Formats: sequence, structure tokens, C-alpha cells
Amino acid sequence: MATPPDTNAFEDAREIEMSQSAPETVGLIRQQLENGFGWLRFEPKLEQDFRAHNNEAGLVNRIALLAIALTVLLISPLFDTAYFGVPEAAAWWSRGLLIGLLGPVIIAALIWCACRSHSPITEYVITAQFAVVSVGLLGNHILLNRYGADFPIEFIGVGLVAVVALGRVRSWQILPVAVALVVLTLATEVWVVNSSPADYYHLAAAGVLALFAIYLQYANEYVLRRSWLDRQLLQLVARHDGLTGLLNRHALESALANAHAHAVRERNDYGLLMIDIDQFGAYNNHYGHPAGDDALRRVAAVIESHARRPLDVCGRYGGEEFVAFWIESDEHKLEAHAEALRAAVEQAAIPHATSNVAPVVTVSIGLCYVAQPQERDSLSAVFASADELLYDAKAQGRNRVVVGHFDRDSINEATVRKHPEARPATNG
Ligand SMILES: Nc1nc2c(ncn2[C@@H]2O[C@H](COP(=O)(O)OP(=O)(O)OP(=O)(O)O)[C@@H](O)[C@H]2O)c(=O)[nH]1
Repeated sequence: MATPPDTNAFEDAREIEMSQSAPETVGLIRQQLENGFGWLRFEPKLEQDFRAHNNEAGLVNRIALLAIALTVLLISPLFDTAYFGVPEAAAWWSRGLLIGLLGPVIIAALIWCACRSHSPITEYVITAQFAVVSVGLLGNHILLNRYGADFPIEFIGVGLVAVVALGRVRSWQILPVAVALVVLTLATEVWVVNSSPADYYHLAAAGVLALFAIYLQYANEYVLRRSWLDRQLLQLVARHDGLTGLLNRHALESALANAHAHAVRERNDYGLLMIDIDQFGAYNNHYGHPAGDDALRRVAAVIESHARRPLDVCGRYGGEEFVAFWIESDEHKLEAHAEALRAAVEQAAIPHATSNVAPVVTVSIGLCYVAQPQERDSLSAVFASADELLYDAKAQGRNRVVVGHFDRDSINEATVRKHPEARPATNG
């Protein structure tokens, strides 16, 4: 019989919810690691998750990057006449272009990143603003060249390195822009600025930085992808039961704590179900443990198929015991859903020749309905109630659902909790 969980463990829970189809995801990740990802692309489902993660994880970096770019732009007038030999006549045009035109582009990208970090097009916004700013810098280079001043274009290369290293923009997106900029810079130097071969230093420097950036980006994204896959795998394996793929005890307790706290906050009625396979000891004795494992997997699949709504939680509590948590304000619907789950296990028709309940594997369910959950309701008390109801279901002959209301005023965890020995004898 279940031991009511430690409430403190629930209160400390901060883990994120993971998909409940863990075995498939683990399989997908293993397959991806085996197949490799030299082209920096995962299979569609993983790719979508990786992009969402990448977008979110890059938020702080992007804001820092844009803030630095803006600062450099704003302080550039301090140096143009003094250090770059820009004549006064040209300086105001140059400042107008840099601060008046490129500044707002960077500010707009900064605001976008700060407010829309989750948007799938944030990476494109960064790439686009980089392209616009780079073309602006090239324009400034041409403008000042007309006045005989030498404004460095290496900033474009430096910017590219910064964007790929910090901006978390994916390779295949920035690559065309980087190549186009290298070509544009070359054309500008040769045909527009009419640089002498001695000035090709600028071009060489920009080109080398661009090549470096492209390589850096590839290596950087490869490592990001690899560590993301490893982390996902580790998290899934750590949080899910290896046999059934449902949440394991630890993760289940965290998820239930979150679900309970959410229900209290939103005043959502909910039901907590303790589900126990009937006479499973006898099943194991008769069919052997490997068959027992298989039966556990099949029952778990049925339970999971009945906990598919976004706020539903289910997991393996231990042995042949499972727990589910469903938000539902209509008690009758809740009971009907639990009854459907019980019937679905029976209809799975897993033969159980030694059961004196039915010729197939069945489950008993204790369903505790919690109306208007309150701060003072402890989850372990709700657990104890559900456990008591499960005990009643077993005592009444098994293969049934016993429903009860959570009575917060009379609940006494010490007396409500039943010990395994108190169960009626089984033939298992
Ligand atoms: N095959 C297999 N069996 C397990 C696993 N975990 C627990 N069990 C078995 O589940 C059985 C639980 O038996 P009991 O607690 O006596 O309960 P029961 O026989 O189902 O009887 P009732 O619950 O009273 O109907 C034991 O025989 C355990 O060995 C598992 O991972 N694999």
C-alpha cells in the first residue's frame, strides 16, 4: 500500500513538466545520436523542440550583444574626427547614418528580443538587423572614403563573429547573409572604393573574420545541439520509469506537487486516483516476472491514454501501483472517467488465470475528489484519503472504483493510512 508522500518534497519541487511519451522521445534521441547531425538538423519533432529551446536560451546573450552594438555606435562620434581622420564636413553625415538610421534598427531588434524571446522568428530578426547594420557600415565606409577618410570595415567581421557566437542564430540562417556580405564587401572595395592593392588589408581582415565566424558558428551549433540532446536524454531517463515509461516516483511527486499547487491557486476541483493491479503477486507467480513486466507496461499504457489533457499527471508510484491526477469540476464525470479507465484495463484482456476476480488483469481504484482545494489542504492528506478508498475497493472485491470526497475537517492522516498487512488476504 502507498506510503503518503513527504509534503516537503512536494513543496521543493521546481522541475519542469516533461512529455509523458518518454520512451518514444528517448528512442528518437538515441536514433538521432546514432545517425549524427553533421548537417545541423534533427528529425522534425526534435528540431522543433531544439529551436524553441535555443531561442529561449539565447535571450540574455542577444540582449547583451545588441546593447554592446548600440553602445559602440553611440560612442563612435567621439572618435571619428580624432582617430579616423574624418573631416568635419563628413562627420555629421556619418553620425546621421550611424546613429540616426542604424541606431533605431538595433533598438528595434533589442526591444523585439526582450519582448518576444519565444517567437520562432526572433533569430530572423537578429539576422536581418545584422544584415541592415552591416550594409549601413559599408555605406558609411563608402561615404567617408569619398572625403578621403578611412572608416574601418572590420567591424562587419567582428559583428558577424559576435552574432554567431552570442546570438545563437543557426548556421543555415546566417550563412547566406555572411557569404553575401563577404561578396558585397569585396565588390565595394574593388569597384566602389577603388582601393589600392595595399588597402586590400581591410578586405583580407574582413574575409578572414567572416570565414572564422562561419567555422565558429558551425562548431558552436554542433556543440549546442549535442549537449542539448545529451541533456534531454539524461532528464528523460532520470524522470521516467524504465519499465513503463511513466513518470517515476520522484518526478511524479514533483509533478503532483505542482499540479496540486496550481489547483489550489486556480480553485480547480480535482481527483487523485490510486490505482493498483489486482492480485499481481499471483500473476507473477503463475506467468513469471518477464510476463509480469509486460502486463505492467500494458496497464501503464492504458493509464497514460486516460491522462492526456494538458494538466493531467500520471506516474508509477511503485511496484504495481500507479497514481493519476485529473482536474475536473464535475464529480460524476470524474467518476465516469475513472470507471472508463478501469473498464479499459479489463478490456485490454491480459489473461490472468489465477485471479479470483476475473479471468483477465484488473485494477482497483481509489478516487479522492477534492472540491475547492485550499491552501491548508496537504497533498499527503489527499493521498492518504485516496489510499483509504483504494483499500475499500480491494475490501469490496477488487476490480472497482471507490469514490470519496476529501474531507478536510475530519481528515486524520495517522488513522486514514492503512498498512499493507491490513489488506484482505489475496491468493497471490
Ligand atoms: N513483474 C513485476 N512485478 C512486480 C514489479 N513491481 C512489483 N511487482 C510485483 O507486484 C506484486 C504485488 O503484490 P501484492 O502487493 O501482494 O499485491 P497483489 O498480489 O496485487 O494483491 P492485491 O493488491 O491485494 O490485489 C508482487 O508480487 C511484486 O513482485 C515489477 O516491476 N515487475
